[in-house]
Amino acid sequence: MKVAWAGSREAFQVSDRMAKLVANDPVFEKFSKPMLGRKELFKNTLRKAAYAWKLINDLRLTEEEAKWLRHYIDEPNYTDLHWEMFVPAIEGQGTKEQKKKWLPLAQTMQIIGTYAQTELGHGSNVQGLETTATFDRQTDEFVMHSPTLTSSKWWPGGMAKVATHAIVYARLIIDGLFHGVHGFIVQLRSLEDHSPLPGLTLGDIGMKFGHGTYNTMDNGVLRFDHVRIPRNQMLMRVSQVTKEGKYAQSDVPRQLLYGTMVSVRQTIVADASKALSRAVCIATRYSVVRRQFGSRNGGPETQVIDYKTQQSRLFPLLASAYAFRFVGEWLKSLYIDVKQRLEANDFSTLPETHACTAGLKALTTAATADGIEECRKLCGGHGYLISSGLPELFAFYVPACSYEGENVVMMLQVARFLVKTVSNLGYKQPVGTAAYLGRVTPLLQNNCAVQTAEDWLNPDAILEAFEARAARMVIGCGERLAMFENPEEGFAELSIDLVEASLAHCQLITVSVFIQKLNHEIPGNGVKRSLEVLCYVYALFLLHKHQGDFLATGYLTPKQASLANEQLRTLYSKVRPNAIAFVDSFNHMDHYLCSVLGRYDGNVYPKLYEAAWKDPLNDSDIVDGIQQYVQPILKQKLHYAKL
Ligand SMILES: CCCCCCCCCCCCCCC/C=C/C(=O)SCCNC(=O)CCNC(=O)[C@H](O)C(C)(C)COP(=O)(O)OP(=O)(O)OC[C@H]1O[C@@H](n2cnc3c(N)ncnc32)[C@H](O)[C@@H]1OP(=O)(O)O
Ligand SMILES: Cc1cc2nc3c(=O)[nH]c(=O)nc-3n(C[C@H](O)[C@H](O)[C@H](O)COP(=O)(O)OP(=O)(O)OC[C@H]3O[C@@H](n4cnc5c(N)ncnc54)[C@H](O)[C@@H]3O)c2cc1C
Repeated sequence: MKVAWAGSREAFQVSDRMAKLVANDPVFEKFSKPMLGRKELFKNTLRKAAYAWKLINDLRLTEEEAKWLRHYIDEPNYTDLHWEMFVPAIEGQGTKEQKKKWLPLAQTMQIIGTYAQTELGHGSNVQGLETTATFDRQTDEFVMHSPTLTSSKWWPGGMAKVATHAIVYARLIIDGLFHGVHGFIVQLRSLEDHSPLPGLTLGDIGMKFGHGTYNTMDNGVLRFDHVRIPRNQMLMRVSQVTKEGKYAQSDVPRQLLYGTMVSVRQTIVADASKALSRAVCIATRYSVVRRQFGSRNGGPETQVIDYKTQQSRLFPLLASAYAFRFVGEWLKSLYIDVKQRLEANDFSTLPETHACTAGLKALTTAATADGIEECRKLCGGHGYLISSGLPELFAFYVPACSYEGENVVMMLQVARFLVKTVSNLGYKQPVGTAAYLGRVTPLLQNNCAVQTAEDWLNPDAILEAFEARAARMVIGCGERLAMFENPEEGFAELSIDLVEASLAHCQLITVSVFIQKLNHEIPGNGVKRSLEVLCYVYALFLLHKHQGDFLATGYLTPKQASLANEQLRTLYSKVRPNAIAFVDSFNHMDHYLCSVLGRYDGNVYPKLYEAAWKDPLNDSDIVDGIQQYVQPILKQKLHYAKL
């Protein structure tokens, strides 16, 4: 199962080796993080990032190993932006010459970069950005400027204190004409003494949600006061500006300017299963240790995992972790394929890839953030302790619903893709993840054939139900949209239904990828049978949760929906015997989990007790403030004694 989770034996070995490397090195200790103030926290992160870079070089780690190393260090920092956004932006949007100049510097970290797109006034609406890059023909330069307060760059990670360079997105202006938003490589700091370059105002935007998690990152604010950069620092793969000031667009579609976001959204989907599996591992192990009620004849009480209600909240999350792991793996292969095509100037699969990355990013991050919080509740009161590992994990994870494309905004992008696909149905056969929309007639006409609860243990029945629900919702939106004279007005008016249809489409992708995975790639029959159970749990849980959609579209009868639910409950008892094995297969080490409740050895209570005594408040019996503020109250003569 560990191999199935990791994707291959080699992938397992690489991640396992890196997990152990981090766990066994005292530099990467992280239990004390919540006690540190902001400055100490930040410095501590800088120290770890520097040490990690040394390890990467000394041990000659591969790119894959370096990624896992950074992952297990488990602290957001400037290197995330450098490797996940700055480097890919140059790779995807730079010309050959630009790549030749900038990539070696970035890949050896002689420069450190960030991705400065979002502004105080605009994040989602990229075309609404206000920073300007005005071409000056006399000097062959662009003048970068922040004309308003709302044009201040706001949020870029690593920018406040570390990054020496940034890809800055700004409106290109030539001779007073606006040519849309483009990316520019801008140096922010001196490579000698690290001070901000003249004309730049740089700072940190302030503390964020949670304590020891995202506050390790220096998210920054940046303002330009007529800062000049050479013309060749505009990323020019998509469009070019000549030294005469001529603006030209190559054959490459403009959307490639958004390519870095496609790349990171793919990574975010791949990472959702890491965060969710981490929470599920903690909650499952603790649910086996924790006992409440049900003692008979003085025997032990019931393990809380044996309560049906606990199972109905926990096991769908366990199944979702596996579903997200497999859909992340699948999306990665789709992305690798599109990347190769883009390099060869084949842009045909970009719209579908954009829709998949945007939609799956929204689906997986929302479910993961909610899932982590549910796991916290599944651990009862102890889940609220920082030492459970869950509050900090939630605080760290939840911004994924907003960054890299706010989730609703992303679902609306999926909706645009689906509406376009449907309106082209007469003359263009949909392919890939939208292929089912090419079979609308049977999907709209045929109804579900299930007659017993066992009938739901059939991948074809499940797949058809999800296809029919998505097709009916998408086609329904398409028909209603056609009634509007102005399509944009119609889109805005129907946006709630469109987001729901997009979710149905994305859930269909996750379910069908899970089924596909079972059909082709599972080593060993025992593993396959166990994963089949999780696959059914995932699909039938979604069916139960969204049964309103399935019923309203008329594909299912209420009886068939309740048979699905009956089957789901039966499946929980099949998950129970393997629950611990399922979470052990994630191969999460205690260091990574950073949770007293999720310890591998189950030794929860002594360790909880021990952890409590490490709190600084327990350094002494009488702490600072008691004599000054509490004793006087205790010793005062009460005026209101009679009351
Ligand atoms: C325990 C472990 C857990 C680990 C979790 C962490 C993971 C670690 C990952 C790496 C670390 C990274 C840290 C995160 C740091 C965060 C960084 C950021 O947030 S950077 C900023 C991100 N900003 C956004 O995402 C902005 C969102 N907005 C947009 O993308 C666009 O403005 C828009 C798509 C919403 C609208 O675009 P616009 O041009 O205004 O309008 P249209 O809708 O008309 O689009 C035109 C046309 O283009 C197509 N399109 C849009 N986007 C893309 C794209 N990316 N690729 C391809 N095509 C695209 C769109 O569909 C339209 O097509 P058309 O055919 O014309 O209909
Ligand atoms: C931790 C973190 C790290 C970040 N790192 C970076 C970084 O490194 N670089 C960078 O450039 N940016 C970064 N960002 C910024 C991030 O990309 C934006 O916050 C994100 O894109 C969302 O945009 P917004 O803040 O403008 O949200 P808004 O768009 O203002 O969203 C507010 C609300 O409006 C709704 N809404 C917006 N538009 C529509 C619409 N068309 N239809 C319906 N509803 C709509 C949204 O659904 C949401 O509910 C980071 C953000 C965070 C939280």
